[in-house]
Amino acid sequence: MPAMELAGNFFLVGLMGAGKTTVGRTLARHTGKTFYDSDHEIERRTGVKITTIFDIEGEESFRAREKQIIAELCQMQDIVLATGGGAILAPENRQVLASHGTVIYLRAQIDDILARTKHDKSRPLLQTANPRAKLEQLYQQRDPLYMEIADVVMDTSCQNVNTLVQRLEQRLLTQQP
Ligand SMILES: Nc1ncnc2c1ncn2[C@@H]1O[C@H](COP(=O)(O)OP(=O)(O)O)[C@@H](O)[C@H]1O
Ligand SMILES: O=C(O)C1=C[C@@H](OP(=O)(O)O)[C@@H](O)[C@H](O)C1
Ligand SMILES: [Mg+2]
Repeated sequence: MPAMELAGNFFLVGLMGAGKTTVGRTLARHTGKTFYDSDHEIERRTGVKITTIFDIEGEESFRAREKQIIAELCQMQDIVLATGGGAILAPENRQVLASHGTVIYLRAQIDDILARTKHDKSRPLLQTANPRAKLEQLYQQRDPLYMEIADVVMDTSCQNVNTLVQRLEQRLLTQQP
């Protein structure tokens, strides 16, 4: 069965740098669904970058914006949504994601994440003296929350995004009702 026949919404969760935005965009293209990214949506609506929101308003205000956007996007049909890594912190977000689509947890190795985000300044939580320690702490805190709502857990150590998405589509086909 071609991937085009995959029904419903797909929501990607996982740590920063796991590949949610990249994999989500490719999955949407393959399945003919509309792609959204909650961070991009926040940036589009506010007209500023995520880093600026963290700098000026702080993380709490960012989380409030994120919650609003996720609640709205989850009402849509046939979308692929890449969430931000911390979206699952709010119980309301976990509930709305779990009940409106198939949740895909992209589970990445810390070493891979560090390599992928090394030169990137767009993630405020990683602008620290010790990003490895920060990622380890986030993993401890968040892995149980990702697992709580995941329908599919996907290892992302595969370095070829197209191959990764093909494997993911095979997994999703086996989940269809
Ligand atoms: N499977 C992969 N293998 C190698 N690089 C990847 C993979 N997935 C994503 N990347 C790269 O890692 C970086 C972070 O990916 P991104 O999609 O922004 O992650 P997220 O949205 O989860 O934070 C990007 O530069 C992207 O090209
Ligand atoms: O993990 C987090 O708390 C965050 C992840 C980021 O998204 P990505 O996971 O797409 O990098 C972005 O929402 C913000 O910087 C906070
Ligand atoms: Mg992203």
